[in-house]
Amino acid sequence: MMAQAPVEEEDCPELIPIEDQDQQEAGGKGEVEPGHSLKIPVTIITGYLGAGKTTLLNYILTEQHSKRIAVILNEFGEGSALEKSLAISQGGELYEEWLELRNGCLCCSVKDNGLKAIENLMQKKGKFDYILLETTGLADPGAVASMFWVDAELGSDIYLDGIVSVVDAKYGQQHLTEEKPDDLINEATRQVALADLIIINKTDLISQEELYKIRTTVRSINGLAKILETQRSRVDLAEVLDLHAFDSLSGKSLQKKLQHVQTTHRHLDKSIVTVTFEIVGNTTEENLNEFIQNLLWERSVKDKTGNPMEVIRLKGLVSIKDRSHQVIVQGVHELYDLEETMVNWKEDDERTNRLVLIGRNLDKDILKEVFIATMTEKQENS
Ligand SMILES: Nc1nc2c(ncn2[C@@H]2O[C@H](COP(=O)(O)OP(=O)(O)OP(=O)(O)O)[C@@H](O)[C@H]2O)c(=O)[nH]1
Repeated sequence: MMAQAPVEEEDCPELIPIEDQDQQEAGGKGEVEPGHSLKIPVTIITGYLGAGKTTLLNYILTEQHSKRIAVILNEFGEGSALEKSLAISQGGELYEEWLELRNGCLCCSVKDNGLKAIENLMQKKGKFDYILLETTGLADPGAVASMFWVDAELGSDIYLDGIVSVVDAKYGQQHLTEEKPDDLINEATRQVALADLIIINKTDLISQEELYKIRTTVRSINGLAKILETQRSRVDLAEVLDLHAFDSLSGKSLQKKLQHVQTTHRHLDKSIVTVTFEIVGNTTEENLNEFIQNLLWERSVKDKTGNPMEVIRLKGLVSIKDRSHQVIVQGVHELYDLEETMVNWKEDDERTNRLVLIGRNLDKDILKEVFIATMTEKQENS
């Protein structure tokens, strides 16, 4: 899969080995297998059409910083992304090749979802230590995020660091409350629901009251993500990069974070909400898998009116019987993963399972009941 046109091989610049120290600074995952370099983080930038994704990427590409970032711009959307990236590239020529910019960043514009560009980029390993991938305004970032879990070969070189969603302060309210025919979830809402960081951009165009309103709507959908407010997508890079939203490094901070997440409330009848719950005790891996699979795969967990619960994002810290370390649960749509953290349960710690779910038709009490039922079921029998 990584094999690419051998003709260009000769033109390829010599690979520069990545120093360990660089990696530490870049917040790399730190998993070094013999003969392998460290994994490169990928941040997915999503957001509705015109929200300010390209503005954010261009800001990062032109700003002076010490990071060597590779940016993949998606040219969907009347070519606006392309036009702006061309403004940065010299000469205004179309390019699909990787372009090296003055501040050490690499940039490439693609037509598809960026997977090919990443494969292509990996041939330049050593020239960058971070990847930013912009999805098209109408894309479901969950599908892109899933690629990193499903594609084992890709997963050995890179890891998903986080999903950043840019929301248009002026039109976001409209995008997020728009009801879709056939009971579908609209893209804007899905993008906010999946995000680990939400940037409410274009705050110059709205009043304080409007800002409060959009912030409340965003929070009502996603109770977990951090929210930033910007003009021209100007953010501190440290707030966007190295979120470690999906890996076990987040173990300790996740525990603190999950304690403060609140269940949110609907702003529309069929809207997306965040539900949190905590159940004291131990579960087993088998029982936990059953709970998650019933929820995500079988769709057999239903709300009071008989509608299946629909989970877009799932996060949790759980206690597995006979395991001394805390375990993280991560889910995006129907994909999920259990990963042991570095954090030990202490002797006098109360063993608990804390879960956060973002989705539709979620009922906290029913979820708790089902979790408890699955948790005790097979332990009692064994
Ligand atoms: N007033 C105002 N305009 C902004 C701001 N940020 C971006 N814009 C403008 O909004 C328009 C859309 O910005 P883009 O960055 O292209 O948005 P995008 O999300 O990449 O758009 P698509 O690629 O079409 O999905 C551009 O004309 C920007 O100049 C802001 O903070 N305030």
